[in-house]
Amino acid sequence: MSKSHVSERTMAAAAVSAMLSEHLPLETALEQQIHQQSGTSPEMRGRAHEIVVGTIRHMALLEATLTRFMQKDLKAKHHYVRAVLLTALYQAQFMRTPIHSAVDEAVKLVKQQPRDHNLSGFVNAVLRRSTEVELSTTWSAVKDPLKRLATRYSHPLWLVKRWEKRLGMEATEARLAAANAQAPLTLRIHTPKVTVADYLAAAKQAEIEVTVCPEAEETLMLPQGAKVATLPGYSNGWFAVQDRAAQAVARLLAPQAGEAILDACAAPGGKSAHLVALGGAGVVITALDSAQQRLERMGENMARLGIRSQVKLRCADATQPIEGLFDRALVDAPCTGTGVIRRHPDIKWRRNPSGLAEVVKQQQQILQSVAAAVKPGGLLVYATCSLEPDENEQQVARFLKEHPQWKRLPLEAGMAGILPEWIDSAGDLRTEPATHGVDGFYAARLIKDANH
Ligand SMILES: C[S@@+](CC[C@H](N)C(=O)[O-])C[C@H]1O[C@@H](n2cnc3c(N)ncnc32)[C@H](O)[C@@H]1O
Repeated sequence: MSKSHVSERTMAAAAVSAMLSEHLPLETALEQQIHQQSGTSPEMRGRAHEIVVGTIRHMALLEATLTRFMQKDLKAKHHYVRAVLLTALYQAQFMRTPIHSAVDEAVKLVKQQPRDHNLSGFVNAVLRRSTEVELSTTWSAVKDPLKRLATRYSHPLWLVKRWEKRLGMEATEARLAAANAQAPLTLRIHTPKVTVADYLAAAKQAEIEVTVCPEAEETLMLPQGAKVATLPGYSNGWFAVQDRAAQAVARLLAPQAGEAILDACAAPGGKSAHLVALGGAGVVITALDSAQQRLERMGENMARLGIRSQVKLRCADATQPIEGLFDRALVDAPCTGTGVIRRHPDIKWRRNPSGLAEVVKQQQQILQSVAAAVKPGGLLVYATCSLEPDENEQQVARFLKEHPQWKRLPLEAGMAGILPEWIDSAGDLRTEPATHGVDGFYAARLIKDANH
């Protein structure tokens, strides 16, 4: 076995272990490992990323399969052993890693840990048996239909129950399957920097297959995927990576040069950058975010796209009164993120019903204070990447009821950059990964009475 092979498995197991014990987000846990390991190559980091994402995506199914072959429970303090078992089983079951290689490597990793080395025989026995079974035998043995879905598609039961109550079994299963699928790589060509025609020519020359999306010529999909930093024009700021539904949101605000524009929850800046591209050279965005570190990353992103001077970064809490008055405001609210689980599978394990209630309250406060900072006759777009009605239409309905000076401005079929099937019966944007193949987003356009 090559040295690099050992390291990517070590990195993956250590990252999953940190997620289990410290409840770290997936990307943070991986970044920590990358910093701790010296001499890792981009390829090795890419493979470690693949193992961690896949393990977290299928975690409940892997866990249930391992449990079938455990004579005794693994104590919580053995989170590293648990992580080694999960990542090894993922590799054997989903990545076609030869069983003997996955098992031997796992045993070796556990033996190297002074605290866990006496569990190496246990790891060997459990993995030998669990790598040999069909995973379908794990979920098909679960009698309760909702628990069976939760096991098969590795989602928390509370979320499966919640979705089933609203959608029924069939649509819930489709949603769960879509949440486990690989999300496509989509770009927004940053047209202030390069024309779409020139970008397509550069991609052709680099022999990269691209598809122009039907809603907008600047929205390109790369069906084969790619390493983003190696794509043409990355360091020149020719494109931003952004899902099709996320791109639809900024289009709803339609900023105009000379107007005061607010992006109230702006970092890392995907939509602010798009607003600059839509508004043209004269547009200036006030970009607020309460997380300083995320704003710093946003500053780097804006610099890469060459629009640093058009985006004024401000670290502020948007639940509090906002300085200034704006013609148009975007609230891309903090949310549960249930519409983007296919991109961030750790989301499903990091949320719970009380967290949902908290985020709904926070969204309500942000919406109110941003609304107060919009001029009479001004426009507000409220958006989330959540599929939960509490965060979406119910949030907007409550706001409209309590603020009679605001009205919904329904989207119209035929709007530039928006597919008609993305517009729901109330005139809001609503996308669903299972039916539209894009991330799950919600957005409502709200307009303030000119006399208030
Ligand atoms: C969905 S993300 C925004 C994504 C961003 N609009 C983009 O397109 O790249 C939500 C953001 O809200 C920020 N946030 C959370 N609570 C906030 C608050 N009270 N005030 C301002 N920003 C907040 C988070 O730090 C996070 O960056």
